[in-house]
Amino acid sequence: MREDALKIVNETIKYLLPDSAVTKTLRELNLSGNIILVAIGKAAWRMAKAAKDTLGEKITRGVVITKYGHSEGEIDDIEIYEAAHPVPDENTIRATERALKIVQGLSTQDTVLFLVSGGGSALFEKPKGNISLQEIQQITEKLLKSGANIVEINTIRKHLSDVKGGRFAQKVYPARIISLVLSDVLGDRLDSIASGPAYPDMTTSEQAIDILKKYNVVVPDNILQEIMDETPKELKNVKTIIIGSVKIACEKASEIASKMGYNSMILTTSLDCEAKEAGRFISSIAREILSNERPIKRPSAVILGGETVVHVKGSGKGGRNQELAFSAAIGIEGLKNVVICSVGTDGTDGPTDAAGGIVDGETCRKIRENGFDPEEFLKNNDSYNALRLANSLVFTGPTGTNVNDLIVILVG
Ligand SMILES: Nc1ncnc2c1ncn2[C@@H]1O[C@H](COP(=O)(O)OP(=O)(O)O)[C@@H](O)[C@H]1O
Ligand SMILES: O=C(O)[C@@H](CO)OP(=O)(O)O
Ligand SMILES: [Mg+2]
Repeated sequence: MREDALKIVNETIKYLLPDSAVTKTLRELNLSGNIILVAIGKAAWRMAKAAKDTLGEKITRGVVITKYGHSEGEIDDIEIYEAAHPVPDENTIRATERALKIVQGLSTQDTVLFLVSGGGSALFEKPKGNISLQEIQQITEKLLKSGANIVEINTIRKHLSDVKGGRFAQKVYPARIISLVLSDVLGDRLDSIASGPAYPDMTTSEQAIDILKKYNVVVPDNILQEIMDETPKELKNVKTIIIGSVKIACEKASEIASKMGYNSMILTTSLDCEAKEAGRFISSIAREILSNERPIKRPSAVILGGETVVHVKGSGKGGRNQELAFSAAIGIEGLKNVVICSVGTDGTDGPTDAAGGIVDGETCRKIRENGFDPEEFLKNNDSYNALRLANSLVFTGPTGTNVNDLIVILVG
């Protein structure tokens, strides 16, 4: 069953690679005139390559800004940059300056093709006013570890930035912007995906101040002033199309599981609680199927999608998916015929090289055999090392797509 779970996950990720989605959409749009490409996010390189292959000479120039290790070579007429994620660095600033340069002085005859995927917030940044990159880095670090969800984190990011929250679209005006978006924010909140550089911001300065207070993030007055300068709430020159999402991922995973002979169901596509609590809850679903054949008869495949959060308190290594899978392993210890797999569809879960974890009733036994107590690893947010001990890490490498996290529960 481990192989089945990995097959479902890998085939779903393959289906979600942005190349085909970008090509299909561009063919339908049938764009004409002078097109300038800007692509940001973890999937930016693949999306840009697919766009250039489809539109050819129509794209006269472009910039790709993706995460270190996520570009795959040259693309004609397109400048490729790599920068840091999830916290921006100097390369983010330099690459963004180049992107802003190539969209200067455009007319109504020009189109900016904006390819957006998750990770874009860290990769596309120009600090607002007199805010420094170091200040942006410090605030982002604190928020990422605070347990704040991505909508909250991006509410702050938008109010500290000169390109987020619709401000990029304002700089491009009067040219039009067509955004193709790979959604990695639950509920497909377009003003949150990559902090919505070309989308009207639905969040407010007041909400940003409240979030800083909620997570005890103290900022100096100069930054508070910048935050009070409200982001644009409407934009005249943008058209936005979602070309991939966690909902599409879960539907595909369920279809693949059914074809493999499992009774398959989607439980949710908006899982967003603390990762370790989600893991406990998911282990209870597996136990319920094993003992009472519900909510679905065996052989069962239960699919969940979403993006949990981790309130990192320990000094260990891990990611949302690894922590969720490991917490589930504790809840299914000793059970037979159960496999639970949780991966980040972008292929990198947390600041690690793993995409997630795959566990069964033996996982914890293997950790105990090595003389360790699984609970200690969980307390220290050290799921990476716990799962490594039990040979239960999933590695995919950067996948080129990014539509949140996918969880598969198989009960044979
Ligand atoms: N030791 C850890 N254990 C579990 N989660 C962690 C750990 N360290 C960081 N994280 C979580 O990893 C998240 C960043 O992971 P990443 O996969 O880069 O996010 P995304 O895929 O959304 O860009 C942070 O928000 C943080 O909550
Ligand atoms: O860039 C971002 O703002 C978020 C959401 O799109 O992506 P990630 O969580 O992968 O950093
Ligand atoms: Mg990730």
